[in-house]
Amino acid sequence: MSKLEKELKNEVNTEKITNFQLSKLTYLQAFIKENFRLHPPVPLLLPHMAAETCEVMNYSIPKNAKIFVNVWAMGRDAKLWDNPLSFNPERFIDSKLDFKGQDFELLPFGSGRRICPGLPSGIKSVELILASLTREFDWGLPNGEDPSKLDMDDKFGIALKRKTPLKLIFKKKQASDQYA
Ligand code: HEM
Repeated sequence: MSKLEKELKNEVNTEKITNFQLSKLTYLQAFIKENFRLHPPVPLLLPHMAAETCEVMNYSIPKNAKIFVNVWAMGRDAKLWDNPLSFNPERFIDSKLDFKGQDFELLPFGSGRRICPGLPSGIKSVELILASLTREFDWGLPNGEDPSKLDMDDKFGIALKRKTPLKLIFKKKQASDQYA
């Protein structure tokens, strides 16, 4: 059984998942952070503009220059992350690193005055959808495909997509498989 399923079975003992229960799901939260790191939904944020001429890491940024922040590349930077290309939610367990705009290595919602105002509702939706689908269904791939062989490349745009669309087969779980 996956770690996500195990955590849900231990922490959620009611039919509907509550906000309080979601806040206790540390592995689910780490899992979502790891997805945001490797596949940020808005890979270049929205265009920003330098209000003043300034220096950043020895680069001179002229006033009014249009700035794109490549959070996709930052999430894969070996100077910032151990084994950056490996999917490892454990890196966020026992770590204070969050995506609320204060930790510049992880900015899926941006930062500062133009940070995404939908962050609180957006993140709760992602948590609830992932928790509900994991708890209620067994996920499978067509024709017994090996999950480790899936093409995980991204397709770029304002919003990031999978290069190869994901086909999943959901099978409803027995109630006895959902509760500890
Ligand atoms: C997982 C869900 C979401 C992600 C990853 C996300 C990500 C982002 C990012 C990266 C930006 C640009 C920030 C920047 O350039 O610094 C942004 C801006 C924005 N987002 Fe979201 N967003 C999400 C959900 C939502 C939701 C649910 C809403 C509204 C209900 C929303 C409304 C907005 C608006 C209005 C802006 C423009 C803010 C501005 O330019 O001042 N977002 N979002």
